[in-house]
Amino acid sequence: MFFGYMFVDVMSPLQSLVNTKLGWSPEAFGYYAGAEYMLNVFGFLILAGIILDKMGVRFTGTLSASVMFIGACIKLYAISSLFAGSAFDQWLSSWWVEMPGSAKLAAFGFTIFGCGCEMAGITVSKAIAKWFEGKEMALAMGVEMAIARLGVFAVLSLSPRLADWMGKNDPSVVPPVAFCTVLLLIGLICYVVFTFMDTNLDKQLGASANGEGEEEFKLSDVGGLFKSRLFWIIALLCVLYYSAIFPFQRFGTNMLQCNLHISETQAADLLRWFPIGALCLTPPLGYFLDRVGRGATMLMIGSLLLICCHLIFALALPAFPSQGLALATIIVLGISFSLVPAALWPSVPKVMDSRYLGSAYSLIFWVQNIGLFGIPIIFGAMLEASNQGVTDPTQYDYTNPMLLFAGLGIVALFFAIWLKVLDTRNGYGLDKPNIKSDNDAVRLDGEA
Ligand SMILES: NCCCC[C@H](N)C(=O)NCC(=O)O
Repeated sequence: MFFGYMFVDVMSPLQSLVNTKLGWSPEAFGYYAGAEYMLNVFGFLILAGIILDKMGVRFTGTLSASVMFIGACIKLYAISSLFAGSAFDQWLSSWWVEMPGSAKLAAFGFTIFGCGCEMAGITVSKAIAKWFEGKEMALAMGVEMAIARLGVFAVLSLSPRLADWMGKNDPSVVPPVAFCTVLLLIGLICYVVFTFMDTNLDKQLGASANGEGEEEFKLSDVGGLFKSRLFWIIALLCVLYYSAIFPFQRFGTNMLQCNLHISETQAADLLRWFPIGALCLTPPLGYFLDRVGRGATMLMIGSLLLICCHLIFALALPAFPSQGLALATIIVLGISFSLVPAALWPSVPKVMDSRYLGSAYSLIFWVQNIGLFGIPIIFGAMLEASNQGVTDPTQYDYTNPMLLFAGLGIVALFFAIWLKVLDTRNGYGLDKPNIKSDNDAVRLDGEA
């Protein structure tokens, strides 16, 4: 996940470079960013969850890491000089001309990568639930997410510098993307090593061949999930919250550059503190959740902080362009980004049965991916509409698109409050500690 998250954001700090070097407009960049989730939205994630529940974590993890690597290679080719000016490039550029050929092919590669990355995300969550059931599961998930955030921090730091590899006068998008593609191959090898460890665990536990529990997964379980109110509240909270987080990560560098009138590298250096806040706090919050609980409360506080931060970016930063204010807001947003993921993902095994946990995660990811796919496109279009006639990509006005993020946070807060009310009323155990809650949490089977 470390290398996967690096690849996801490798182009995020290079928005103005891809604009000048590859000719991608903000709208084209928005389409490219949303492409990561396209096939997932059109059903691949649902299939991925079924594959996971049927085939187990070893097969699905190896498959997903391979798919990520293949997608990365396609994207690397799309932005390389091998592709530029080729007959394929000319043909791809000849239709839907707002989207250059390189952007179309890179978006296609990113779509393939995105299928692998999200499939890997649900596989890792299920693997952690399997390895840490009844133990420090939230801490383990927190550490996994912290490692992923470290990847974002690393790539925001490295990407602009790797782009200057050939000298500051001739920056290029290719070195950072090539570097992260090689890392994905290393990640695939690491997962293959893990499959041997997981086989050993199964031998120790005397579990079935694919490592899942005795109860068989049934396709009807997926239908049951859709009928659950609890599932929908968690999924909608997830999509609204994350739609104001990951797309922000992609556009944040340019937003800071435009508001603070600083270079791309300086802006990326500021933004990288966002995943660092999350990196430092997610594991301790997971530890707290395992022992003390308060998951539902953490979801509410995290959503509230998100709203405050995006309102500051939208309204206060353009009026008071201070790097101190930007940094403080980024750190608070990082705290929010620890509270919600630390509480959200370990809550799922508390309320859903392990035999369809893969499908539960995949359906939540699926709903989330609809937002992650659509919001960057809407955001890019709003940015373009708010900046008619602005040709310099460092002079954009980000007020309206940032208000969109704040609006998403407000609706997310509503769902977090609803979840807290239901938890208090029905005793799902979301506010209870993980380690002790196994016996008294009400699972979805009980609710439906
Ligand atoms: N590709 C980056 C987005 C990952 C989305 C993924 N479905 C997810 O929500 N992961 C959990 C997290 O908090 O990162």
